Amino acid sequence: MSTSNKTLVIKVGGALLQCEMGTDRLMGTLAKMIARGQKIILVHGGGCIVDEQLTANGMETEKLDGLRVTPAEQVPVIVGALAGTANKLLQAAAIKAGISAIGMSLADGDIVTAKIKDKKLGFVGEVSPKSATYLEFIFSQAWLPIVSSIAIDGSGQQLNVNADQAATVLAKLVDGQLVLLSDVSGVLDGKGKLIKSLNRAQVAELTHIGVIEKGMKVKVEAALEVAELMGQPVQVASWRSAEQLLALSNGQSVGTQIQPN
Ligand SMILES: Nc1ncnc2c1ncn2[C@@H]1O[C@H](COP(=O)(O)OP(=O)(O)O)[C@@H](O)[C@H]1O
Ligand SMILES: CC(=O)N[C@@H](CCC(=O)OP(=O)(O)O)C(=O)O
Repeated sequence: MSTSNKTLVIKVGGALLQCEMGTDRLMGTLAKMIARGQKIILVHGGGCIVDEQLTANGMETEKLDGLRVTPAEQVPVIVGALAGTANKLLQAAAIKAGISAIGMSLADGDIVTAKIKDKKLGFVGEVSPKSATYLEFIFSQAWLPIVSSIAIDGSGQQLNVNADQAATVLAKLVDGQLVLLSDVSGVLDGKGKLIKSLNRAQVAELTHIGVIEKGMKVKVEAALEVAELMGQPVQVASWRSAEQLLALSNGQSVGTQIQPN
């Protein structure tokens, strides 16, 4: 099992949290990688848990281009679902796998600055990298930071950040290698077949014809941004596949490679 000097920033989508086998398998893989000295930041979503908890509270949800419109009255439910339920579910699985895990959010340790993204989305945040000091301390202890995508702006307002976008910002902060793990094996073509490699022009074409849409559109755009900024491919792969996790832990390419050019 190889160890990269670069910090691996691994983002997992919310569907993982509803699959105990998937969570256990992922944490088992991460435990081995950490034991080898690999620095990892685990960023998580939890869109499906948010959906469940909004419904349980009699609230409707609306998405614009894959982003959840977040009115003031939904903020406590969304913060509870992501920074509470989802974060602690993953932290519990990490501890069960023998990992010393720090459950945290984007609001901890000055890691990012946050602002409202676009008024029409309500309390949705846009974050920028600020300080890696807190994360470096966590790595110095060989701990695993597990980060929910809740941020707080300078006025103390809690903000809901898309978790793929949160992961891109943390990858930029630590100059890390970004891997976006979802419930699909990667970006699929119109016939459901895995596309091994994509650049911006190909993404634009597939988005134009509606093959890449919704959550995958946000994900691929986030991946393109990091790939182009850092001049290295970003992987979009599956947490469901044991083979992909093994390949990932061996430093191999998995899923779809989003290319810098
Ligand atoms: N071309 C595509 N290839 C794969 N998935 C796609 C594609 N277009 C849309 N999707 C949808 O995007 C979903 C992944 O995005 P999202 O639900 O945001 O995942 P996550 O919660 O894991 O971040 C897939 O489950 C699928 O429904
Ligand atoms: C603004 C926005 O859309 N926030 C997302 C945050 C969670 C997320 O991104 O979860 P997945 O990775 O599981 O999709 C949401 O409220 O669903």
